[in-house]
Amino acid sequence: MVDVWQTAMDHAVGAARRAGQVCCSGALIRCVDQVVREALQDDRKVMTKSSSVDLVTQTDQKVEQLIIQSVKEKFPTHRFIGEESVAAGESCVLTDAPTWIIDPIDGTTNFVHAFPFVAVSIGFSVNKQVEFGVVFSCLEDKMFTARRGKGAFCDGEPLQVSDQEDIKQSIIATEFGSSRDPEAVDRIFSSLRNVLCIPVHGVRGAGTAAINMCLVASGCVEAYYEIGIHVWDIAAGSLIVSEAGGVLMDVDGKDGGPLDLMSRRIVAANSRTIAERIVREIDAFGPPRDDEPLRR
Ligand SMILES: Nc1ncnc2c1ncn2[C@@H]1O[C@H](CO)[C@@H](O)[C@H]1OP(=O)(O)O
Ligand SMILES: [Mg+2]
Ligand SMILES: [Mg+2]
Repeated sequence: MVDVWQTAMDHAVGAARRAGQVCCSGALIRCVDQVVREALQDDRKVMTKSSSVDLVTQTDQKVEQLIIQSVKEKFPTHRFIGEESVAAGESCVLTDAPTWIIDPIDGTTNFVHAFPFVAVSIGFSVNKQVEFGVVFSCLEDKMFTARRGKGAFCDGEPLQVSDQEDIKQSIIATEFGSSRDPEAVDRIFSSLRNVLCIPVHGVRGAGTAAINMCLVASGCVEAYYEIGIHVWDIAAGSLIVSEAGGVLMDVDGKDGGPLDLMSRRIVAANSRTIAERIVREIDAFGPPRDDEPLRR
């Protein structure tokens, strides 16, 4: 059967690779520090968004425009939700229309500090369902892809989540978020303390939601959870995790409830057992939704 979205997915892979090359000056594997500094040569102006630690650079904006322009030429009727377009005032509502959900640089703080994990994330949804996801980890030069119903891959090799069912034998990924309000930080620390003291083998964070999810899909960590992420951080990664055999959930009640891309909360895990255990340990606060009109 003809896959109607395959051309769009091929386009996304090309666009993500080109975007990644802009981020990393085309020289991907060399001295990472030097590579990122080269990219920063014409990009020294670091600006802030929702808080003093929520960073954006001209490269974020340039890369998002590059992707959107190239898609518009090929798919003029498609819609977009892009991190930097939303920051500039565009709406952030997921409709049934074919929609490209773009995070031009996931891990801008890493990018600015030359911490070597930076990704371009492109998800594509139709009828509010993610059809394909592409995450290009540009400094590692790894292309993660997933097509709904057809599996998840890294550079063409199939991905499979870890088969570890015991959370006490697991590594869990999470992040500290971009709020430095002491009360908000206390809530994050209290969840982290509960998870760490299960006890688990370790807690890690790559500094990018998209790469954290690819680590779940690759079986390197058993789960990733975070409250406060946005739809562009997780759209592509969520399909990569589920197509690698993982589970996705929100953090409501005992069983988490189904993932809602706009709720700004996610648990992505190798198994339902581990995902539900994390849901039980974390503080289920609800930040303003991505599709809440007055959130900014
Ligand atoms: N100071 C910060 N620390 C970690 N993540 C941050 C952050 N500020 C923004 N984020 C965003 O939150 C996501 C989850 O932690 C990250 O992938 C990152 O996406 P960004 O780089 O695209 O803004
Ligand atoms: Mg992001
Ligand atoms: Mg970003």
